[in-house]
Amino acid sequence: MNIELNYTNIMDEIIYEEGISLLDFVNIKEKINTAYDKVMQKCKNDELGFMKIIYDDILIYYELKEYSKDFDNIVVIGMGGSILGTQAIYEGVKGIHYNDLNDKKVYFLDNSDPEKTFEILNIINLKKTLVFAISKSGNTAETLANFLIIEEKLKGITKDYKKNIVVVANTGELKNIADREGYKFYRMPENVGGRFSVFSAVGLAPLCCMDIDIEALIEGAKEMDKLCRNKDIFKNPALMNATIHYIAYNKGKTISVLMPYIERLHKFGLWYRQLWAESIGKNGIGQTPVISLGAKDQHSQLQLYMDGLKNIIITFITVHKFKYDLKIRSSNYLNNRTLSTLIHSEQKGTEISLTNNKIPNISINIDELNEYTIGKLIYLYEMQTAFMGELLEINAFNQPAVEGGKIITRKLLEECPVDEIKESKPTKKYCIEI
Ligand SMILES: O=P(O)(O)OC[C@H]1O[C@H](O)[C@H](O)[C@@H](O)[C@@H]1O
Repeated sequence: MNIELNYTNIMDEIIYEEGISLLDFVNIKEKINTAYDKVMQKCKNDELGFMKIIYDDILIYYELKEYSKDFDNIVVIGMGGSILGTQAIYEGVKGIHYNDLNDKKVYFLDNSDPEKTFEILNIINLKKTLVFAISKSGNTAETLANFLIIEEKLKGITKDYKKNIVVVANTGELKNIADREGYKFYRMPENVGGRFSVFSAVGLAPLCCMDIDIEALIEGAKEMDKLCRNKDIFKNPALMNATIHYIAYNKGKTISVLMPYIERLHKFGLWYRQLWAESIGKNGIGQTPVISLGAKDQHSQLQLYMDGLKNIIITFITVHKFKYDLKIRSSNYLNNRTLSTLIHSEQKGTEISLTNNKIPNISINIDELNEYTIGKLIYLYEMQTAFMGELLEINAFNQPAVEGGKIITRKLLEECPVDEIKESKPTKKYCIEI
């Protein structure tokens, strides 16, 4: 059960106009060492809480796990870093059809789409549902909106509604509501950024109620932490992968494609997308994360990756052992092959053709996808992001640019009469009405 990083087309001795070679590393040796030292110094200064929380006591969640056994459903309400990590781990371990295969149903309310909220509330018996409302700021509109709708419904169907609600918030309106109503609640350390918070109560509180082995999850993160505290780049996968992406970025690779060849890692891709975009998209700098799923997106995006702008670097994630497999009977080359052999061959074929086409690509190979290895994978990317921020000399831990849209939204909601917002069109902009 291990993660290894193979650098296809990266560590070759070839130096060519698109490639990356050892010489590129030698040229920035001091910069790499400085980036490593700065991350470790920030950790010592207690600025990087995500590197500390994996050593916190997790026994506090075992009472919640027992408590959750009385419920048939779990609903998690949150946005961004308050829900994407939990979804990535839940789906990464349990798969995408868990609800169809098990009595306990798990739903994620991660948007302000009225149809999604309505349909989930229509499926579940709210009285038998444990609801997690998660928001570090406690003021995220979508989270508050969904929570207030569910809270009102619960108040209408049971006087014991307080038993159905767990809040994870440090401050803001959600924390005030939890204090006023006396809801069960958990905090997260202030020095842990939202998109780095899945190993805090943000993820561990709901996950321990979803039959996820949070002990194995944290063990995986700790194992990866040992590797990432090694100054030798050739023994530190996060520092190495950050450096590869940094060198690639400086060679014009402004798009980072993550391409797992297993459906269970699609939500992990969405978590990575926020982590990478929001952490390094600063001051006119940024490497756009794109999520592709193998093998199916070979049929939708590979033409662009192979023959379009040479502005991408691709990371394949391959899982060697699937939970199940199926044999193919056929008169052609597929005969007596299994689906796992097919998808592994497709990944290898894509990797080799991209390499032949001088598209830099990296492989992360996971023996078996479970709590331990997804814990390693998530922590790997958290550390890679921290190192990348230092290499790019930007602050990887804030997101100042997202506030503008929220202020305008709030103004609209406060000032515009209800029915006008739907009609209001942004001026000076081409609109297509369908
Ligand atoms: O956890 P919350 O305070 O609700 O924030 C949820 C998300 O929304 C914010 O706008 C930020 O873009 C994200 O970094 C954050 O994870």
